[in-house]
Amino acid sequence: MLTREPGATPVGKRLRSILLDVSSAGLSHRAEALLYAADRAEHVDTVVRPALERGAVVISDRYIDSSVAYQGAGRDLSPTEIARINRWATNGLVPHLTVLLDVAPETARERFTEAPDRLESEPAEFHARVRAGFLTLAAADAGRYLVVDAGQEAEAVTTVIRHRLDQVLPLSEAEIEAREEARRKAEEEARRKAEEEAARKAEEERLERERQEQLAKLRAEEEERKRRELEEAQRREAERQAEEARRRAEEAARKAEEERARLLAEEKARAEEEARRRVEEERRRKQAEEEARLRAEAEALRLEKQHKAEEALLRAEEARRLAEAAAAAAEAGPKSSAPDSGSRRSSRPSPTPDDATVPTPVVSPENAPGRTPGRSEAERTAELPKPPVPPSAGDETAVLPPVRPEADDEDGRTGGRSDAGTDDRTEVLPTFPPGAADDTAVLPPVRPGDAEETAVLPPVRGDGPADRVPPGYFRDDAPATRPDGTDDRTRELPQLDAEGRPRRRSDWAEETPLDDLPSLADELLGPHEDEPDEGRGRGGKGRGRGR
Ligand SMILES: Nc1ncnc2c1ncn2[C@@H]1O[C@H](COP(=O)(O)OP(=O)(O)OP(=O)(O)O)[C@@H](O)[C@H]1O
Ligand SMILES: Cc1cn([C@H]2C[C@H](O)[C@@H](COP(=O)(O)O)O2)c(=O)[nH]c1=O
Repeated sequence: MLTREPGATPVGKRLRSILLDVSSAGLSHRAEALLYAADRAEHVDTVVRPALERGAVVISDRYIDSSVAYQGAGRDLSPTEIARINRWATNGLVPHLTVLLDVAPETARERFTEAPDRLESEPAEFHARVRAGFLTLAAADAGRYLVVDAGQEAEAVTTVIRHRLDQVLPLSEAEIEAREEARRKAEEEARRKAEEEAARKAEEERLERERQEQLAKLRAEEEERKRRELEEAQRREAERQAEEARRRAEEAARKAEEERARLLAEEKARAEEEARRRVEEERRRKQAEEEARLRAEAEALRLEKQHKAEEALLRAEEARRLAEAAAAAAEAGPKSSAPDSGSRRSSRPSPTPDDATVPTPVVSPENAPGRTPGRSEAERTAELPKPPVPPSAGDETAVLPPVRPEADDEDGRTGGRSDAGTDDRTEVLPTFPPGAADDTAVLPPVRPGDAEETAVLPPVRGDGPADRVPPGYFRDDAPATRPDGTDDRTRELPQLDAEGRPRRRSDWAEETPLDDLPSLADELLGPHEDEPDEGRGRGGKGRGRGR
C-alpha cells in the first residue's frame, strides 16, 4: 500500500495544511514537531497498521526520520527527543527499509513545480542540515537504509530501489502467478522461437539445398554447355581437319594430275621432237640420197659429156686432118684425090682449097649420132656427129696446150697455131664474129612441135676450122646474154616464147646441186682464171670460155 505523511488521513490533511502553509510561519518548533508526530500517530493507527495487519506491504512517503532530520537537525530540537516522541506516537512501528533519495538542495529547488511551501521556503542552510541529518541516520543504521542518488535519471533511481525491494519483499500470489505466466510465456516464446528457428533453419537448409541444387544444376548446365561447346569445337576442328585433309588431297591430286599432264606433255613433246627428228633425219637421209643420186647422175652425165666432147674433138681434128690431107691431095693432083674424098662425103660438097677446114656436118635431131630419145634440147644441141677419128687421134687431143692471145688473128678468130705442134690447133677455137655470135646466142623461139627445128642450127661459116662446125660443137666465146640478164653461155639455149620473148623459168624449176657442179667446159678446159672462187658455185656452167 502506498501512503504518505503528512496528510494521509483526514486529520492529517488538516495538519499538513497547518504545517506547510506559509501562513503558519513562526510556528514554534516544538508545536511543529508535535503536529508532525500527531499526524503520524493518526496515520499509523488508522492506515499503516491496518494495512500491515492485512499483510500488505506499506510504502510510505516520509515517516519518523523526516521529523528527526527536519525538526531535529534542521531546527534546534534534539533528534533523540524527536525520535522518542515519534516512537511513542507510532507505538514503536519501525519500517523494514528506508530509502533515502539524496539530491542537492539546489537540484531539488530546480525541480519545484509549485510555489515552495513553508518548509521549502527555508534557506539553504536549513536544507543542508536536513540533508546531513538524513545521511547521518542512514549511516547510523546502514542495514535499514538504502541511499540512492536522486540526481541521476529517474529510471535509474527506480531500478536501484526495485532491486533492493526484490531482496526484501516476498512475492505476492499475483506476482507468483505473473511470474509463472511469464515463465510459461517465456517457454512458449522460447519454443516458438526454437520452432521458428528450426523452421528458419529448415527453410534456410531447404533454400540452401535448393540453392545448392540450383548451383549444381547450373554447374551441370555449365558443364553440359562447356561439354557441348567442347564437342562442337572438337567437331568443328575435326571438320576443319577433314576439310584440310580433303583440300590437301585435292591439292595433291591436282598436283599429281598437273605432274602427270606435264609428264605426258613432256613425253608428247619428246615424242613429237623424236618424230620431227626422225622425219628430219629421214628428210636429210633422202636429201642426201637424192643429192648423192643427183651427184652420181651429174657425174655420169659429165663423164658422158666429157667423153662425147672428147670424141667430138677427135672427130673434128680428124676431119680437119682429112681436110688438110684432101687439100694437099688436091694441090698435088686434084683428080687423084677427089675420088677418095668424094667416096667419103658423097652426099656433101667437097671443100674448096680456100676452106680452112672440112665442111662441118649439119647435125639434126634425126641424124645426131648417139642421140637418145627423150633428151632435152640443150643436150641435143650439144651432141655432134662423130667424124671418123683415127684410133690414135684420141691420145693426141686429150692434152691440149693453152691458147695464147697473140695467136688471134685480125678477124678475132683463134685460128692461129701455136708452136707446140699440131695438137695445139685443136686448142685454139675460132672466135665467132659478132654477127655469128648473135645468130647462136639468140635462137628463134621454140614452139611446141617444132622443137626439132631449133635443134638444127645453121652452120657457122668462118675462116677457121671451128667456123665450119655447127654451133654446139664448141662453146661460143661471145657471151650469150639471156633476156633475164643471166650469163649462161654454154649449157642452155635461151628459151623464147612465141613472140620471141624470153620464157620465164618455171617456179618448179628449183635449183639443184647440179647447178653448182662444174660444167663440161670446166672439166675440159679448167677454171677461169679471172673469176673469183666464190663465184664458181652457181655460175659454174659456161665458165672457161675464151680460153
Ligand atoms: N530524479 C528526478 N529527476 C528529475 N526530476 C525529478 C526526479 N525526481 C522527481 N522529479 C520531479 O521533481 C518534482 C518534485 O518531485 P516530487 O513531487 O516527487 O518531490 P516531493 O519532494 O515528493 O514533493 P512534495 O513535497 O510536494 O511531495 C516533480 O515534478 C518530479 O517530477
Ligand atoms: C513528515 C514531516 C514533514 N515535514 C516537512 C517536510 C516537508 O517540507 C513537508 C511535507 O511536505 P511534502 O511535500 O509532503 O514532502 O513537511 C517535517 O518538517 N516533519 C515531518 O515529520
